[in-house]
Amino acid sequence: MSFDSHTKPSFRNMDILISNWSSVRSLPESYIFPAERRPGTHNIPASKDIPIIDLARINGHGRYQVIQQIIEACQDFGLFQVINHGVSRELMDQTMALFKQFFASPAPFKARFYSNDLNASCRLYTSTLNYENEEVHYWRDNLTHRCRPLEDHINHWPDDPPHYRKVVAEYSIEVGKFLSTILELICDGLGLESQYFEGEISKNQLVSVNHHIPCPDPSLTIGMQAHCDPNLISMLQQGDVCGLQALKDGQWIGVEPLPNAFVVIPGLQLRVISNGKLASAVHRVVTDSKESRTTIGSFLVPSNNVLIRPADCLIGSSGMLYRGYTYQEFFDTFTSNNCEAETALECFKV
Ligand SMILES: O=C(O)CCC(=O)C(=O)O
Ligand SMILES: [Fe+2]
Repeated sequence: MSFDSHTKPSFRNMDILISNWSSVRSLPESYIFPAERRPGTHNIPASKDIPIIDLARINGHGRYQVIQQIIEACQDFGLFQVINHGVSRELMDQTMALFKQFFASPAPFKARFYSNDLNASCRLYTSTLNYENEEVHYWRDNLTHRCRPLEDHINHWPDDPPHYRKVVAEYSIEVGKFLSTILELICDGLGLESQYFEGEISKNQLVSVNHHIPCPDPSLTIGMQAHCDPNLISMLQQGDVCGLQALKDGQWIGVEPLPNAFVVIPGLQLRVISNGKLASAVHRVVTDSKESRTTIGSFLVPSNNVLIRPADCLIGSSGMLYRGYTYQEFFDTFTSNNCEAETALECFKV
């Protein structure tokens, strides 16, 4: 895969974005996966087992219990939901409405943001960054904003409606604080020195919006392939349409879209730092035949030169499960392995 050529399709080519399609009666051939890569049973009911953790309890006697719940959820599921996370419902709804409006806006406006440059402050693309070379396309558009430092990026984000930048900036700050709180609790729970996750290791933040239009046949295609997130930690505002599934004991389980909750998914870097103690759920997105689905992911990502390795206090008698590497080294391995994070991580196993 190559990210060297930063193609800028002309307005004419903007019909590669599924959000620019007005009506789709049958699934185009280029979205039909071979049988072995189809989702199988795609409409799986939401699992009631995925832990829902109430963050309102962290300022007092409940803190220890919350930490235990988070660590157990990371071990058992590699993902969990959080309620009372501190981000207001109003800000969540306002941000979601702006992103839906963005994907519904005219193709020439969206074309301004089309890019497959990983360093772009704002990039809009469809399927994967490898659209031109992939055999089958995924049923999704994505708009990713770089968020830190805000002043370097914000002026490149969409500016229509005029309050877009202000609202998305506030959202990114609030969810950034939320992710830092979760990292602090994980830090305590693992017994790492305080501030372990501060600074370069969580320096970059992305707000990544996925949009899927209704799909004529969800059994033949997929919104996002099964993957682990390559970063330090991820969270998701799911909206109100089902689609996210996580792999648990070899079975896909549905992650319920709860209106007030955030889904938290430890990234693979947390698996490495915890020396395999914390899991990072394999997850995928199936499509819906009736409704559009828009979700807001937020990721904390290490800076390129930071050294990632199992924390000394977690190495124990079985030794280091992974060798140390710079995040840049991991990310290069990730992109050259077709963006399969778990395959990339194999290269760093001891
Ligand atoms: O949109 C979703 O439900 C999941 C998104 C996701 O897994 C990702 O962006 O890495
Ligand atoms: Fe993901």
